Amino acid sequence: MADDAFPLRIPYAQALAIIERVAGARRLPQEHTATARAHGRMLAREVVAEVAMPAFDNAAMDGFALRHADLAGAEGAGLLLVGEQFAGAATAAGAGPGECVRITTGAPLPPGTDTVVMKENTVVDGARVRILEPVASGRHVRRRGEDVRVGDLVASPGEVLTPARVALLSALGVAGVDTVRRPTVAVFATGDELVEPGMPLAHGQVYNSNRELLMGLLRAEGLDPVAWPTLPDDPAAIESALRHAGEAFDLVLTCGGVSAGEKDHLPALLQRRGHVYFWKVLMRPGMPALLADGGTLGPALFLCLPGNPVSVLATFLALARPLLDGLQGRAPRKRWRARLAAPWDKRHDRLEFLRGRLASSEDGSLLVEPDPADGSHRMRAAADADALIVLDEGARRLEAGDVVQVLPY
Ligand SMILES: Nc1nc2c(c(=O)[nH]1)N[C@H]1C(S)=C(S)[C@@H](COP(=O)(O)OP(=O)(O)OC[C@H]3O[C@@H](n4cnc5c(N)ncnc54)[C@H](O)[C@@H]3O)O[C@H]1N2
Ligand code: MOO
Repeated sequence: MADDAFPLRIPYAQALAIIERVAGARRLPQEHTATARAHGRMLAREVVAEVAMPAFDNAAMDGFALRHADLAGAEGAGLLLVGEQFAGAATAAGAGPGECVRITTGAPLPPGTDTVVMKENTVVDGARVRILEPVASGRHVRRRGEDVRVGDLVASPGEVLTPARVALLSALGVAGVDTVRRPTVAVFATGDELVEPGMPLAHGQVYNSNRELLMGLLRAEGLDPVAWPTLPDDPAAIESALRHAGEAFDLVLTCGGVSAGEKDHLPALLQRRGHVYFWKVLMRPGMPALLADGGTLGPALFLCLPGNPVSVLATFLALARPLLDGLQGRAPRKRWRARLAAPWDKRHDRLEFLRGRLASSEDGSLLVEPDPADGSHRMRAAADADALIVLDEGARRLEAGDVVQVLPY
């Protein structure tokens, strides 16, 4: 094997292993981020609760705080109202035997009380409160630490900071977290045939759709990608633009010009100036994908996706997303499975990423309906679908009801 030889036409699992290794070696640095600005980011360091939640026993309802033991026999005369306790106020005096305190939701439970009765189930008669319905001891009281105890692990490295996680951290008073720096990504579309929407279309030209596809997919990952003007099929122009982006970004994502045609300049350029990790993955669609180190084009990683629009979607989800996850040290994603809603005949031995529509069956299981429009130019089928159906290399005839892996998008 020559020194410049690289894996060519490799199984998808091998491509994924290379992606994990390359991304792992380029793990992005940590940075301290205000919790309020950490939405969607990857956590770099665990967060341990320094306070309990709730921080104090408090009322879950508006009503009266009382001692449950007093209720037996208090039906007639009721309890003596001795004070009030509102949320946000310091704890008022407590209640002694036969006494109760007016309370609002979230207010600290007054000393001596152990139960809250809803306002609707009481009658106030002067200074006395009668309880209309029996109530269990401890009812409508939210206990200190019942949700989070001091020292609990409340967020782990590799976890995405979802709105609910950010809210939990905020509830615990965590004002800043260590996150992984977000990868910067430059997006390129290449091809002499490409025209921007809003411009007239001559015969032989096509509107550029891949750029918006990639920009949208990247934004859905919480990233802030930069799109370059469309590149012509001109080796010098491509080299110059990629050299520029190769210095300035963590990842350069290109689409088109990576296959075997006379105008497909990317493979030769990256072999000459960079270091190719692999070219061509035994998947369908998306086979011509190429991953390379920028070399003299700059320190960026280069992931070159094929031009066919559905191939861009499939290779983004199957290759680019694992690469971005690896760069950020993201914990493994959930794997989703569904039952095929219709049979499918697979006629090749590449791994297939077929388009399908998810639905829920009567019995609550997930179904996926494969779309027969499986050409890699059939963007309408991809837009009408909402998941890629992953069909193993060895699969051939699949029956309705067979369980398959799906990648929702
Ligand atoms: N002899 C061979 N021909 C092809 C092979 C092969 O291995 N040997 N692979 C096929 C496969 S599979 C794919 S996928 C395509 C990928 O080719 P490229 O990556 O070089 O992509 P292009 O040729 O530049 O474009 C393919 C197709 O997609 C359209 N396109 C490109 N960019 C955009 C864009 N930004 N927006 C919308 N549409 C775009 C382009 O017009 C072409 O129709 O190659 C096969 N051929
Ligand atoms: O591998 Mo290509 O993406 O099928 O058209």
